[in-house]
Amino acid sequence: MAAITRFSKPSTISHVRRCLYSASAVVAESNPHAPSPFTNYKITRRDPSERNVQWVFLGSPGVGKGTYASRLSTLLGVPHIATGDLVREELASSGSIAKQLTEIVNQGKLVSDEIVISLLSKRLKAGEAKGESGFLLDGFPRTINQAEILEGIIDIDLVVNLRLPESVLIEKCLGRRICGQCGKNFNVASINVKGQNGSPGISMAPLLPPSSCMSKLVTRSDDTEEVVKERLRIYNEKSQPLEDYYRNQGKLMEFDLPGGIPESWPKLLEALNLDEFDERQSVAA
Ligand SMILES: Nc1ncnc2c1ncn2[C@@H]1O[C@H](COP(=O)(O)OP(=O)(O)O)[C@@H](O)[C@H]1O
Repeated sequence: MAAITRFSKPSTISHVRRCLYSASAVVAESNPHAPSPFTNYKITRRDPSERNVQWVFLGSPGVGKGTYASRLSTLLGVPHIATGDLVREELASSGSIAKQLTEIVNQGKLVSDEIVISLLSKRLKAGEAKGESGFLLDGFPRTINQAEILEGIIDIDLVVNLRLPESVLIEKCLGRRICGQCGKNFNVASINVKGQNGSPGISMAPLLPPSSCMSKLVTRSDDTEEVVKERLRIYNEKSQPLEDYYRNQGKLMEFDLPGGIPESWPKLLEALNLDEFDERQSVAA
């Protein structure tokens, strides 16, 4: 059985319903000597009842943070903000830092806090201008330093830590494909890992694209075996300490994925106390 900690703190259905958005971020006066872009990005902390959810997704590369955060973002009506996507958008641009970033990302290393925070603050400001409410953060924070900077400017209600065995993570990363045209993510890996030392086995069917995307599939340049292993090493070194950081704050919800999306999604909703919310949304649709 998957180990699920049922979360009963702020993420209840009533909390989600109560979450009314009020734009909270304002850009402070420009200061050319500011050490970090967030220093200029002042946010008024709002009571959770006056805004939408502000959650963080933690988990190793390939665990499925993007998949589950994206589904929850549709369900809850909050933006899914993935710093990996922001970095890749920057790579695809002709901006001055693109070349420097390509090298770092293709080695599986972390981009500097300054760059990633600048990209995130730009994204948050653009969302604010559009009247966005709350967020699901995926891929940020990735270090204790980033977590401390984030804590200095905004409240995080809940941190969802998704977990899978390392052998599954590597297979999943190597099977990842993106449609070069529509940008959707797929996975061609068929995973069947036997249970060991009392831990359950895991099976995941491939997530295949429709025929219209089939000939346009591309693999991320950082999804080679060597780079994936380096990203996992860096995750264990730099990002795993975040688990204790948020556990000590009573915000961490651990979730061992029991399998692919069909098995994991209902259980994740249950752990988040969102299962009834999902049913009501489906009936209303
Ligand atoms: N918070 C962050 N801090 C530093 N680098 C980041 C951050 N988020 C993303 N990146 C960079 O973007 C790359 C891709 O990120 P992401 O798509 O989240 O990949 P994954 O979770 O599969 O490793 C990372 O390997 C890293 O170079």
